[in-house]
Amino acid sequence: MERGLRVFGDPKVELHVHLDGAIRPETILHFGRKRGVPLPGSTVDDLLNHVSCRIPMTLTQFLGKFNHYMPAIAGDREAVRRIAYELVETKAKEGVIYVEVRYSPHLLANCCVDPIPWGQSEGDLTPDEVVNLVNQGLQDGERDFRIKARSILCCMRHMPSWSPEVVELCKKYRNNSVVAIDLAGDESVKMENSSEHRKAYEPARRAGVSDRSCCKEAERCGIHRTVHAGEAGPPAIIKEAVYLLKAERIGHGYRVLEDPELYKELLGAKMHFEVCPLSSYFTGACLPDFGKHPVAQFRKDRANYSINTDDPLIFNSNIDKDYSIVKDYMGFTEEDFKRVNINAAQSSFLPEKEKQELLNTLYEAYGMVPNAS
Ligand SMILES: O=c1[nH]cnc2c1ncn2[C@@H]1O[C@H](CO)[C@@H](O)[C@H]1O
Repeated sequence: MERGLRVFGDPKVELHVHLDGAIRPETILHFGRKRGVPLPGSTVDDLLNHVSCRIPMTLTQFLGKFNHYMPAIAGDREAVRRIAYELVETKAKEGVIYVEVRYSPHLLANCCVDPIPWGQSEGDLTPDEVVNLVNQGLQDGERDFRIKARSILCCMRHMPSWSPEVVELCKKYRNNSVVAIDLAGDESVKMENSSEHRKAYEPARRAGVSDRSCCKEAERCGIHRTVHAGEAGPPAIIKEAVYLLKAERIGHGYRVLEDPELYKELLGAKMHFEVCPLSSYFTGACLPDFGKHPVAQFRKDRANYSINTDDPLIFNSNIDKDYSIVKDYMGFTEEDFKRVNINAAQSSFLPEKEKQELLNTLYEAYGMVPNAS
């Protein structure tokens, strides 16, 4: 069967990919033209020159890349639905059979969101409808490309006032594609000290909610939780994610190695780390020498982790690039990839029965159970 880009490690499970960091450049150009939204380039190469990373930068600089193209997509119903659909197609071609795709509904809306993102003028696409459209795109993709896709809704570190609605949307759509909540954004910026953060926090505080109570509410309602932590931020942010925000998985988490005691605890607890090798190079989260990448240590210690793309548009990448990095620089074998994907399936946010089905599919494909026939 023709599977496009597939090289090795199939079938795969991917747990950490941002919908808005995985848009096809052609799709951005299409909607930019259609909507008359200016873009920094008019061809794929041109656009990628501005949008994709060429050399390592900081997390803050990397996050600035979204400004170049999000105005062409946000606020447009057809665009939102299409990027979700196309992501499922891409993942199917990459040999991924289960993907959890994450995004901030607020960053794709242009109505009932304060402030309206990306300098858009007010329209009528609400965060709630964004979730609906993404769900439709994912479900159409599941049907057409025969893989499973679920979503994770992101709270943003710089916009705590959006978080209560993110929790509500997770509850509302829990039986409809949405499986978890995330906290994304820039953990390297000290939010407490910024007046913008305090201002953003005000409505939530007035309503008696905080990030902490949102996480508690998520936990109380049985909403699964993952948190970006220890990518650019210190181990203390990982501690906070695990003990305060009750994260069940950690996005990135590389800097856990700076706190051996915490690392030991999390190894013991089988905490899942969503590792994104190429991303960590470009965001400056890890040293440019892949031989010294934290995932080499995770592998040695048989930690629980997965290999993911994060933002393949911005890294001009696909999942095979990430698999190649750990294979070529760290000597990952086919056996390692099997373990990585089984760990990913076990730490997925699927309901138990579906998780077991996913695991059985992997065991069978990897020749780990006797063939029934
Ligand atoms: O590697 C990352 N670390 C932290 N935040 C990120 C990363 N990649 C993307 N986003 C942020 O998550 C939002 C929702 O998808 C994106 O808009 C971006 O701001």
